[in-house]
Amino acid sequence: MYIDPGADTPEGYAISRTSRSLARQVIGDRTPEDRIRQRCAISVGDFVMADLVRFRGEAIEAGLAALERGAPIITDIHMVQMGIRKKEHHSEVLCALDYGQEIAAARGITRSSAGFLALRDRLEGAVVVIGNAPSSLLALCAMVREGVRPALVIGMAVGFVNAAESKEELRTLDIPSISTQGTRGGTPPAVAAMNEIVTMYVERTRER
Ligand SMILES: C/C1=C2N=C(/C=C3N=C(/C(C)=C4\N[C@@](C)([C@@H]5N=C1[C@](C)(CCC(=O)O)[C@H]5CC(=O)O)[C@@](C)(CC(=O)O)[C@@H]4CCC(=O)O)[C@@](C)(CC(=O)O)[C@@H]\3CCC(=O)O)C(C)(C)[C@@H]/2CCC(=O)O
Repeated sequence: MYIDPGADTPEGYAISRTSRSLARQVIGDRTPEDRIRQRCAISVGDFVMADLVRFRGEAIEAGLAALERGAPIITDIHMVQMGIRKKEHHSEVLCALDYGQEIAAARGITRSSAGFLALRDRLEGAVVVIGNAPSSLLALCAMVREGVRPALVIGMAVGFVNAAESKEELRTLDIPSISTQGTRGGTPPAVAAMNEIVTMYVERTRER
C-alpha cells in the first residue's frame, strides 16, 4: 500500500498518491532507486530531475541501516534541516550552520563548510544531506579522503560555482552516495531523497 507519512489528511493523501502515480508511469517503479527518482522529480515538478540522480554503493540500504541505529542526520543549511521528516525515527537532525562560526570567522571560509569541519567527530556513521552549499560538500569529501566515514552522503549541491565539481568529487569516493549530475540539485530534491528513505524505514517498522 502507498504511504506518505507527510500527507496525513484525506485531501493531502489523495494529491500525493496522484502525483506519485504520474511519476511511476513516466519514471518506472521497478526498484527502490526508482522511488527516490520519483520523489526528487516530484519535488521540483520536472521529470528531467529523475535522469540526473546518481547512486553509488548500496546507498538506500546504508541509509536504512543508519536510521535503524538512530545515527545523526547532518545537513548543510536550515532549509534542508526543516524539510527532513522528524517523526517515526530516532535520528537527531543537525544543521552545520549552527556550528563552527569561529572557524569561519578565523579562516574566512563559508559558514556551511566551517560547520562540517566543526562536526568532524559526529560524521562517523552519520547520514549527511547537502542540498545547497558546494563548498561544504568539497570540505566533506576532503575529510572522507582523510578517513572520515559517513554512512551515506546525499550530495545535491546546486549552482554555477563548484556545484557540479563537488558532486563529481563525491562520486569518486568509495562511500555510499546519492547525488545529482551537473549544476542542478537544491534543497527540494535533497530533502525528497532523504524523506523517501525515511518513508521506506517507516514501512519496515510498521510491518514489524
Ligand atoms: C554561494 C552560496 C549559494 N547559495 C545558493 C542558493 C541559495 N542559497 C539560498 C540561501 C537562503 C542561503 N544560502 C547560504 C547557504 C549561502 N549561500 C551561498 C554561501 C555564501 C556559500 C555556500 C557555498 O558556496 O558553498 C552560503 C553561506 C555560507 O557561508 O555557507 C545561506 C546560509 C546564506 C544566508 O542567507 O545566511 C542561506 C541558507 C539559509 C538556511 O540555513 O536555510 C537561496 C534560498 C537563495 C537566496 O539566497 O535567497 C538558494 C537556495 C538553494 C537551495 O535549493 O538550497 C547558490 C546559488 C547555489 C550559491 C552556491 C553556488 C553558486 O553557484 O554560487
